[in-house]
Amino acid sequence: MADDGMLLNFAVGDTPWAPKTTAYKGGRWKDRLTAKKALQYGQNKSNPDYKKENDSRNDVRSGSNSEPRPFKRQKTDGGEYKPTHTTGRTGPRDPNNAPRQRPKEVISSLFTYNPTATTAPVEEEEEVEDAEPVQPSNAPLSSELDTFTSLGLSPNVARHLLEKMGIKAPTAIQAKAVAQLVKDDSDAFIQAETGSGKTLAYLLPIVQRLVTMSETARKANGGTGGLTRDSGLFAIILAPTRELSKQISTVLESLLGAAHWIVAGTVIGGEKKQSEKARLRKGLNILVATPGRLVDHLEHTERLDVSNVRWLVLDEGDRLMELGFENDIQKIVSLMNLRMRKVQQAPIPGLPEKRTTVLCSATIKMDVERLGNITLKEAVSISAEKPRDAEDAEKNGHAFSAPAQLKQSYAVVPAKLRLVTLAAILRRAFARKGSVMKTIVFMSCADSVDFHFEVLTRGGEKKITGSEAKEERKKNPELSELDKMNPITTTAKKEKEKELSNYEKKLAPGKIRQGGSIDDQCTEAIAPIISGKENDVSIFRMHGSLPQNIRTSTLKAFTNNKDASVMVCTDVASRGLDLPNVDFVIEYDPAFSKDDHLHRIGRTARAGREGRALIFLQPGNEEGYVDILKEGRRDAGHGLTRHDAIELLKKGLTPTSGTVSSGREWEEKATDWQLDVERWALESPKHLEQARRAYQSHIRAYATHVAAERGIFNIKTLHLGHLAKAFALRDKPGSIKVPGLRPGKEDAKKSKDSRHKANIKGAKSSGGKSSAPDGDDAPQMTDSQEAARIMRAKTKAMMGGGASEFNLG
Ligand SMILES: Nc1ncnc2c1ncn2[C@@H]1O[C@H](COP(=O)(O)OP(=O)(O)OP(=O)(O)O)[C@@H](O)[C@H]1O
Repeated sequence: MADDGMLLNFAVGDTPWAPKTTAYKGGRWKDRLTAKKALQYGQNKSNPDYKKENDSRNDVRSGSNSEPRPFKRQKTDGGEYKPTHTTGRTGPRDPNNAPRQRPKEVISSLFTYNPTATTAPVEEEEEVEDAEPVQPSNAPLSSELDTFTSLGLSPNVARHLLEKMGIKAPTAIQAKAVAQLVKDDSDAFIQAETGSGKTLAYLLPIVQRLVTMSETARKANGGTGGLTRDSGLFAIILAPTRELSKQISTVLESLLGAAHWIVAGTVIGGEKKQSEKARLRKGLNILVATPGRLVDHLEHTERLDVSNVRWLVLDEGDRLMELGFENDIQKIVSLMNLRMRKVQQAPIPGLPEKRTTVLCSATIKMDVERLGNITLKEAVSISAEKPRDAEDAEKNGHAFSAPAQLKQSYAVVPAKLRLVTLAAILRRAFARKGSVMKTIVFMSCADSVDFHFEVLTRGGEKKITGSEAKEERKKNPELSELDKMNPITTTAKKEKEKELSNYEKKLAPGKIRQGGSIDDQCTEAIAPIISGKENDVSIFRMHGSLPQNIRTSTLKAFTNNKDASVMVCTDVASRGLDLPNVDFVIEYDPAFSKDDHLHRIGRTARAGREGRALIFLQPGNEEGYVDILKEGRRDAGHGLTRHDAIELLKKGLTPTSGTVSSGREWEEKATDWQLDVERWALESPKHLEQARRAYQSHIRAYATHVAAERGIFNIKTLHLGHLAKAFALRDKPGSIKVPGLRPGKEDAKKSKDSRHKANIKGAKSSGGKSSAPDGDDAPQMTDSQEAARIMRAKTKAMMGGGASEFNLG
């Protein structure tokens, strides 16, 4: 068309990208001013200094020395201000060209409009710090009378414990459990605080009973032919996570040094089923398993004979009875009952007639006679703790305690300050080399773990994990060629080896990744923000959505790491894990139930050692959690320390030495770091999506606190805008919506099996009981869509169908 042609032929001057100098006329003065500023922005954009200035002008800071704002802001709910016309990052947009559909940004100050705390600082804080050190409550007994042999263990086993495992005396729970279970076949509840040695409390009597059985069999056979791996499977130990199963298996293996003929093995999800089948075919006497995988083998591995099983241990029994596992446990018990009845063969000498079921946990309720389909007949309660007084127990239900020597504190931190406060706490914790070795930070969901891992390791070197090195090695054709070269001593092979040795070195676990960018598999990296000049701090990430081989190698790398390190993780690491040298636990997101909280903080202060734990609470309702924290303490909360965000920021971000301090640097640093993270998130679509996904999943997870604690963690009282800032987001909460599955979950979705579907059905019908959205072998972790559906349903029910308001879709 003629008109089009004319338009196309308009002269644009010598510099085609120069802004027009048109004077704006007509319209409202505000519009003209806006257009003029937009024009200036366009001209200044090419000036490198402009970005900095512009950012600092737009970044709202606290204090009276804030720069004047460049354009009118519109007041929104809660007293926050938001720009009326921003695009892209922080500058005003050209009203002529800007795309209208882009979401508006909210750039708020960290230090304004934060809600005030309702709890007052604890006055006795100083006194508490100076108080006498508390006697550890989970340490080995010190009386000379408390020996393993006096409890009924054979001298051989007791010697092995001392000489090979460095265990001299039993802990209180071991003393009680061993004495009971070596002589009696009653079912039992073993309840004792975290880190008190419950694993050996049930393993020692089982091993001792098998040793005795073998001696009996040998005597019956005239001095020959004790038990062998072919004699049968006598004990099964179930644990909720693969990591815990592996850990139990490691302790068992080391104990079996005292009785080499007893053979133990594991069947846990995430490993090759064929090699597990082969192991079962060879014959095992003790099996450590996760419930789902055991059901699988019971249904499909003929060689797995459970007719002789006489000890069934449910480690973390209360967790195993929760959402997702109950169906599997029911199946296991029914199949064992059925096969035990069918067996006709002559019993092995010394084999007990009935099966003993043992439930073990720091938080098991010992008055429950029936758990799911498991009936505990005349179960004996074995506890190391003195019963709390009756009135207290009635009022608070079952009150379990944290180890007495654990130093506990809580930090009242407004939503907006959460991220900077976490960074400040970690910075301070690792400021002095050697003061803190290992820290665990618990978060509510895998997305949040991934996001915080990336934020804290921004600009840091990424490391190679063990399994990655293996995988990488497999992919390199030259290395696999090398493996095939035969015989080993050929000169060609030697030359090839030399040539490739540099490549191999680069691949060693813990080495710095080449290329620098984080990919989905990276689980270890240096955290510049919390590292000192001479103190590199590594961060690890861990959650149930990572492939099993990565999980295993990450845990191994964290365990073996001799330097300062932090593991950011979900509850997948909260139960039972015994990680050495963990001296600090941070609950960045409070646990889903008070029992889970005790398990989390129990990753430190184990076996009589010291430890610290800190929980983040938001001002307002969440401060009600302090009463729950007090419940978990023997001193009625006197030793509980309170911190607030400003104090923690000052401590973490004030320069320690060498510089003259104005006393306000911490505020500047906090603001600068926060804004820097926000820009970093905006600059990359990947990071932005990660932040949004983390925010969204965090809110979903928040809605799943147990019913009894929902008054404290009430999703309706969450300030979603403030919370978004803690995820480095400038989006309005209503516009944050990330569709689809998290990256890497598509494959997991395809491979889901019907057993998990059945579990979910069971979970739905079990109703009411909340669960962490990241367990192991549990449906939530293997099928995130289904999990999201369950959570959505729960959230909807809770909020009267208002889920869309919170973008839970
Ligand atoms: N008698 C003992 N003397 C010294 N150390 C011990 C003794 N028994 C166990 N330990 C050590 O105590 C630590 C905690 O043991 P374990 O993991 O069995 O505790 P737990 O009670 O099962 O904890 P959780 O409830 O967290 O699972 C381990 O490192 C273990 O080696």
